[in-house]
Amino acid sequence: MSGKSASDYAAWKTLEQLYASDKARLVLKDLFASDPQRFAKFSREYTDSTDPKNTFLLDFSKNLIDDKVFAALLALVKEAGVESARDAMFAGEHINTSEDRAVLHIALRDPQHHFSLSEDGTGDVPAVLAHIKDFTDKVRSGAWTGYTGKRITTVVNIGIGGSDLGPVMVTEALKPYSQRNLDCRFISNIDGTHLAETVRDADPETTLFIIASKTFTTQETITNATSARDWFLGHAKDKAHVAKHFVALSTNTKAVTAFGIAEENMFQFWDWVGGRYSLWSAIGLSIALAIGYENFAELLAGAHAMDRHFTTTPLENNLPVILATMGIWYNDFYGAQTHVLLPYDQYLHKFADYFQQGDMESNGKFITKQGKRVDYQTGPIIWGAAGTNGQHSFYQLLHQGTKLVPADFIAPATSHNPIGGSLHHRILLSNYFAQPEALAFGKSEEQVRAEVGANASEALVKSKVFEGNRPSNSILLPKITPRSLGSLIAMYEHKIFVQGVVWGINSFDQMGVELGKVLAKNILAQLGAPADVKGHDSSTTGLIHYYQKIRVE
Ligand SMILES: O=P(O)(O)OC[C@H]1O[C@H](O)[C@H](O)[C@@H](O)[C@@H]1O
Repeated sequence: MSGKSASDYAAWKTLEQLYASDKARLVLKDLFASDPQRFAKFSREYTDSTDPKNTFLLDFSKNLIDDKVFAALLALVKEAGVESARDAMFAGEHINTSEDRAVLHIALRDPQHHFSLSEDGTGDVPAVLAHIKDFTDKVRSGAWTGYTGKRITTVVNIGIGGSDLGPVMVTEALKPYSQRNLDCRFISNIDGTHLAETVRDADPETTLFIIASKTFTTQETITNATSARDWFLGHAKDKAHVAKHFVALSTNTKAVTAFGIAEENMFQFWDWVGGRYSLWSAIGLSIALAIGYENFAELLAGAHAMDRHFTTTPLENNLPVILATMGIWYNDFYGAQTHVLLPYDQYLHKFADYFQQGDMESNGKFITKQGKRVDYQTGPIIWGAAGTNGQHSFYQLLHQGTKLVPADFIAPATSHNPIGGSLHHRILLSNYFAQPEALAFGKSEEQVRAEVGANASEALVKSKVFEGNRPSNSILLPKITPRSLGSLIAMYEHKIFVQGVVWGINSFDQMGVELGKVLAKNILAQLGAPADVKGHDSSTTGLIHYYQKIRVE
């Protein structure tokens, strides 16, 4: 870590100059026309040395770059010390400086268990994995039964943020691998509706609750867990039955046992696992229950293979590094505010939701590790939806809006559901190929005129023009499997890491979520009567008073 700000780097200044001098030249139509080798030059194949089937392609040729820009972006990564920061993370150094913690989610997915920093608990990873396997096998086989001796048919994970989004996204993504007689559900929102609707048709005799909370103090999760226990005891009556229906995933043994969950029904993890990086830990229990331990292990193995790629591949061929640099180019030089994730796979419909937390909670920060306010942009707004749905709603803006929205298109070559002899999938993929092409190359006025004829109004002609030159990455995988998904997620995790290092921020704390929590606690105590509402601005006071007037409880 150099202690410099990103904008102090020589490579940053080079990029500023290149942007100013070459922007007008960086036109995809011309760049492709002048270089028949452009695709070969700006695409990379990822290979997993332990599984040849886990190979996929990143095509970044449809970005507004040339050799000079790409070289300067890689020079920036070098100058920012990304390689030494990466090595520090893998060595277990406390790179989460504000919380004085190591960042070792990578240790959770290393099958050789190279990490044995026993003072941090990394040495205990195999034992927790064995616990997950044992429990998962018992529940899935029916050996673990509820209080009346019936097998478990419904699993309800109660957690929020990192204790929810990863398990939700992965269980959705890997549905083809799930055991169909085990229904996995999720409760996160404090809104009582989420709990009520999730347990409405559940049978307390066959429902298992997983209370997932790193801290075990999160208001939403503890309130939902307590109400779920009340719902359960309303049927089961005897507190002794809780042991068969409630397990916990946490770092906080004291709070878990105080809640009434026995220590043997607690799956441990550690403070060096960040919430938004925790699906690889005990937080992944619902994933293992849904898809089986062997598939969960494959997910971990896929992520580990990407860790190896990240640590051993030269920067110019390193997929997370390449994705990070493309993002920095638009975010910091072109002024793009957002980045859209567009998986052309229905199973990945929660992918963008997951990386909203992964990216925005990691890199949505204006203070550097040295405590200086940045004078450049940090993390982008992440959003997205599964294709082709977005094409019929927000793609209009992507194609003809006034904003630059860099996009990642992600698709599997083979579907798990080859309906109609794969007709659906071929249509889906034709859109996956067509959209980046349309964004990049657009449709010229001449083309429009030729189509609409001489009698068309000028306004109509102009409205049909696509300017093009809108950048995207395309990621093409053979199939969404536990292993390829593990690699894909880890690739994005490391992309976020690289960007955080370049921007000089701490990607592993989340101070920005605290203020709202404190204010809400204070307001909760004032909701009773108008006279209790004190210490707020007139808007907040007025809103609370109006609520007190109209509520019916
Ligand atoms: O797992 P928990 O301790 O319950 O935390 C759940 C979530 O809440 C916090 O407010 C953080 O912003 C998230 O990073 C975290 O994942």
